[in-house]
Amino acid sequence: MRNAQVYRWQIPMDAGVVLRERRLKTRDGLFIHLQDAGREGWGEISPLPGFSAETHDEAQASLLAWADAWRQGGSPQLPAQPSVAFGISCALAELAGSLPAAADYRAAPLCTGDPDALFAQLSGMPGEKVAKVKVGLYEAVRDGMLVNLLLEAIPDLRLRLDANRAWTPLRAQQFAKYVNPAWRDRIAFLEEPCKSRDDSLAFARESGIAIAWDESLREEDFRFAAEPGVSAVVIKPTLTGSLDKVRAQVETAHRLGLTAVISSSIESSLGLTQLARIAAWLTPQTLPGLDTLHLMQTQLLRRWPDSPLPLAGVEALETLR
Ligand SMILES: O=C(O)CCC(=O)C1=CC=C[C@@H](O)[C@@H]1C(=O)O
Ligand SMILES: [Mg+2]
Repeated sequence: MRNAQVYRWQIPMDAGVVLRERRLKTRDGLFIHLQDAGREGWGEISPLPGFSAETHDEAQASLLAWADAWRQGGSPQLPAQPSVAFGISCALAELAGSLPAAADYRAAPLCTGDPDALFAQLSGMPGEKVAKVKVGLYEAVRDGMLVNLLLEAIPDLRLRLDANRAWTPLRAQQFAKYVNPAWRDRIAFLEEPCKSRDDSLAFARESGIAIAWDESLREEDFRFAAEPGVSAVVIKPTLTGSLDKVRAQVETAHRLGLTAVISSSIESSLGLTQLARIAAWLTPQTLPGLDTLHLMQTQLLRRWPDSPLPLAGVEALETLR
């Protein structure tokens, strides 16, 4: 007997989480729980406002329709919306036992600008020291100085930076000017420096700082390609689609010699632990970008090892059907 249960949930966020210039007070999402022949699988569907094209309500409508069809014994096609396709495909993979259980719970810590705090976080980290810093929110000069300070203070640190397309070519140049040339190769990559891909490519060529694509992956005319100055692609499965599509993108990136970084779309601990499993499975050589749980006030259903946040169970979810 098949059963498919859909749940809705809402998690309060830390006070200061700002996404695309709007404050994210709560994270809203859905879970699907599939049961069949004594096996089960969970999946998370949580479109990210400002990043996902589909809304929560649109995702919910197609998830419920898919669940109805599946419950009746069919193999309905995955819905087209990326968040829905991803969540359902994770639940199906758990059910089929095809999503390996081993996980990579290391995550490149997100640094807020305090080198002492980062130093403390990194000193407990086994293996390579990699951290991620958001740039582009303040003056480019301030960003440049912070990056210099971190690289100077922690000699074996490598940084991932993310400008979310905030810079004009001039601002990007100002930033680069402040980063000590001897340390530029310790910037593993800078995600999306400028508004256009051409400006970002020109920045990489001129500054010698490697860049990575993130937002670009969602553009209609984007193609995976090996280009001078591009070292990585950031793959956010909730914004990408089914597990098959995520796997195909990782394989394409690897074939082109690019690093593929599995990254969070601010999922709950359930989705985040699945991303840690996907990263261990598909990108075992690369530290995933999953340090976002601390932005939330609680975990749901599955615990992220060592997180001090309280864990809420099924009773905290709203049952839809
Ligand atoms: O990639 C990571 O290391 C963590 C996730 C992360 O940085 C992001 C998640 C979701 C939205 C963005 O603000 C941001 C990003 O742009 O990559
Ligand atoms: Mg990014």
